[in-house]
Amino acid sequence: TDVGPTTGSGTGNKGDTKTLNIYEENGTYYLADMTHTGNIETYDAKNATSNYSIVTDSDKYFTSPAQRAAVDAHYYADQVYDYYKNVHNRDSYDNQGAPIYSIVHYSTNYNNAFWNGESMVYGDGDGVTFSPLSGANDVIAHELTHAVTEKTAGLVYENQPGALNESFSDVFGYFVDPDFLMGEDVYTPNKSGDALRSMSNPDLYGQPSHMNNYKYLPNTKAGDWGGVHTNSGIPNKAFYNTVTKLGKAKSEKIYYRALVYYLTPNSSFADAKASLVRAATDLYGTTDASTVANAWSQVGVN
Ligand SMILES: O=C(O)[C@H](CCc1ccccc1)CC1(C(=O)N[C@@H](Cc2c[nH]c3ccccc23)C(=O)O)CCCC1
Ligand SMILES: [Zn+2]
Repeated sequence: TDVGPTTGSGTGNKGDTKTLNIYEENGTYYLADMTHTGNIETYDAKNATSNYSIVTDSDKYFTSPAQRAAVDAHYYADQVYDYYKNVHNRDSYDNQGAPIYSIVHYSTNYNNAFWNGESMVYGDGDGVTFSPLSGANDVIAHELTHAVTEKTAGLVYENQPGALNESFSDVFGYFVDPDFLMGEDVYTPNKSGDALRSMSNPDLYGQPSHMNNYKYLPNTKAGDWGGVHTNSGIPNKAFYNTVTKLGKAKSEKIYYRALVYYLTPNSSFADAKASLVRAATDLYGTTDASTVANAWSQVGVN
């Protein structure tokens, strides 16, 4: 038996088969993609909330039920790494090839996922509100984009900058999974057609889509830090207005440029409009820039 990267496969949360970049060493196979910088390694919390162990198998087929969440987390982390590298020439979230860690089976029946500053962490859901959250590539893109935002604009996770932080994660979730729903693949597994959020119609899931309905919530944990997951509906709708006019290829360049070069930790919605208009002008000129400006005026950001 040799040592090094190899190709394996596994069964995902939906029972599908996915090809995986894995690593073998003396008859043990690891969910570790060491084929490029930004090594991708996937761990199992075994329903605890600390002490994770890397997912291994005695052969290159990760097909046990307990491995399904890890298979999707590993596969989609690779997909999102490839997106940032191939489309934006960004080598991992720090653009310096930082390793990408994922942890599955976090806690028990945990209906959420999060970026903890160095890893993406996924709950299994309770089977009613969510199925295992690694089962949706827009969720993986959302979480990894929090890491990109942290390393670039650094948008503070509260009030308007926090809602922008949230929106940029949903926006790059769209670029990886181009539909205007967020989390639809893992949300309410027993009900079809719904989602956690809608970017085309934020109001459908209780989010405002205009400044007139901006929700002033307390900047506390209970207030979701000023409603960052609520008020993101407004910039999300502005994104919908933009991408339906300019298309995906131009929009992803404009949004990436604004995030990396123009947005700053305390950027407001008005600052985001200005940043995106400036990025659009840099890249495509004043006509497209005015399309971006109008997209934000339509949601009440003047
Ligand atoms: O990354 C984020 O913004 C969310 C991270 C939430 C979190 C933050 C800190 C510690 C623990 C959890 C996770 C996601 C999210 O939007 N969560 C929302 C909605 C939500 C999911 N599960 C929930 C359970 C209860 C209430 C709300 C929720 C939230 O936490 O508000 C993003 C994509 C899917 C889940
Ligand atoms: Zn988020």
